[in-house]
Amino acid sequence: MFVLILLQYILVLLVLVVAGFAFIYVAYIKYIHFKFSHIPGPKRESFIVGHTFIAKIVAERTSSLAETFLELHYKYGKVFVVFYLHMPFIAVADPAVVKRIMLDNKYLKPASNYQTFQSIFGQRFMGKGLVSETDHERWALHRRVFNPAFHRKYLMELTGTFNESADRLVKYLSAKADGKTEVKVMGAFERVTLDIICKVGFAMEGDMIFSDTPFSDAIKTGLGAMYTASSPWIQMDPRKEARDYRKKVIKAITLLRDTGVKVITDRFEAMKQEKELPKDILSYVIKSAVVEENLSMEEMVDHFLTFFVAGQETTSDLLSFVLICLGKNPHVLKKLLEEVDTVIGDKEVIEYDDIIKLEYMMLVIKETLRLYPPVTGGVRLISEDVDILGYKIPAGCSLFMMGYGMSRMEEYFKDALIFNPDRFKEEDPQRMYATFPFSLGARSCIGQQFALIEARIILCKILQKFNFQLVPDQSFGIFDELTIKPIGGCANYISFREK
Ligand code: HEM
Repeated sequence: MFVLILLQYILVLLVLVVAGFAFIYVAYIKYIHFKFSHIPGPKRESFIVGHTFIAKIVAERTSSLAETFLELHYKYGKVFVVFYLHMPFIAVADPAVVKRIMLDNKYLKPASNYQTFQSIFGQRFMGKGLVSETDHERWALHRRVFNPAFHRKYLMELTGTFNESADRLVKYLSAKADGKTEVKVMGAFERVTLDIICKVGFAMEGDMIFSDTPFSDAIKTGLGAMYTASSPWIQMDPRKEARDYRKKVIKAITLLRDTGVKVITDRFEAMKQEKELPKDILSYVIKSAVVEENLSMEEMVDHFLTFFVAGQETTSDLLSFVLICLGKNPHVLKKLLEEVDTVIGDKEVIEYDDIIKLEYMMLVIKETLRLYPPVTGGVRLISEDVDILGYKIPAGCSLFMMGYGMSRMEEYFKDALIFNPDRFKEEDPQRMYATFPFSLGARSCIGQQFALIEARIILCKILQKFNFQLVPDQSFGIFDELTIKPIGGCANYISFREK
């Protein structure tokens, strides 16, 4: 009898505790909603989930948040708020605000936005690599170590390796160049950009273009999971399918990190034995990173993975969108081909001195990055209450700078939706705060020169050899998977050029 009464008491107590927590949670959400009620924005579809369209876009991958945010801007203005669960995101489309926030180091990257970069399902992924480190001091120390290895001067010496991978891409596409096979070129670009990071970054053996390796499969799984795992539901879903998926991701990340440990340990050994080191980025940094700055193996592996994640799909997305823009604008393609034929001709090894002469190609790349920046904006944590275009933004929330959106606004770019590389002929310092594909300020892309050398060598090689004709009935819309991608995969019919 006594036990029964005790159990009843415990049950009542439990119900009260749960109800108490529920009450506090609901009161907290109400308070958050109230706190941001002065900022315009669409009506929330759900009290708990917030704006459900965000979760839907993440889950379905048939549309893009960047595009949706642009539509919201037209309805709600230059500052608006959306909620993912109880978390508010303030979107801003104003170059002056971008300049003020992105150039000020007191506004850090918000840790909450980089959680799935650091670890996925409890498994360390990119950890505290350059992209995901949110502590400014620690980040600055690591960035100092890597800066010289990504400098143009050093990369210029590695163009031979870029050429070799690009040559194998040409061989890979040649097998499909019958003029009638539909080729999703985005997949081929993903292969070559992975191959290039393997070789230029870490002199890793093995081919990533012709074969799917456990490493390349694991990279794909890891990249996909960074986006998927941001959903709390995917993290907790008890069903077998979800549990199996989590196991698969953890296994893939373990393989990637183990590979990193092996590559770095082998190089360290080679250095100790005073063997000749391969010419790559790892050789350049390993001495200062491990010996002078005392970076641990764990931190080095964080950086190893970071370069794959940050450098692979961004560059393959850029190349896919270049081909799409060229396919849709034959007059631009014609002018670019004339330049490639004149400057490069049949040259087989393309040097840095060659690519800097390709002025029109650089304009084409800049204009593509304006319309299709693979990373669609920058996000910063607001450390104190600030006034943004007349709205008081409370400390502690994330401000999202709409790079994709502003790049497409008539207010900042005349005939904004027209692909016109010539608009970049004239320098305009103000424009850089409305279109900033490599981000801005201290946390801007360390791999910008790497990507631009890589993209130009690949473009030269494929334009020397092939005609590309876009498959007409594919979707040219975009979807998000951390970076934006063409839904149709940049499908082309490829044939050999007759000169
Ligand atoms: C077209 C190609 C590329 C684009 C558009 C691009 C864009 C960006 C952007 C927007 C950021 C800032 C990310 C953030 O705010 O979290 C970034 C950072 C970074 N990118 Fe790139 N990227 C490209 C290629 C590369 C390549 C090829 C590499 C390396 C091989 C690379 C390595 C990095 C790293 C390490 C960071 C973090 C920098 C730091 O905070 O110190 N990126 N990139």
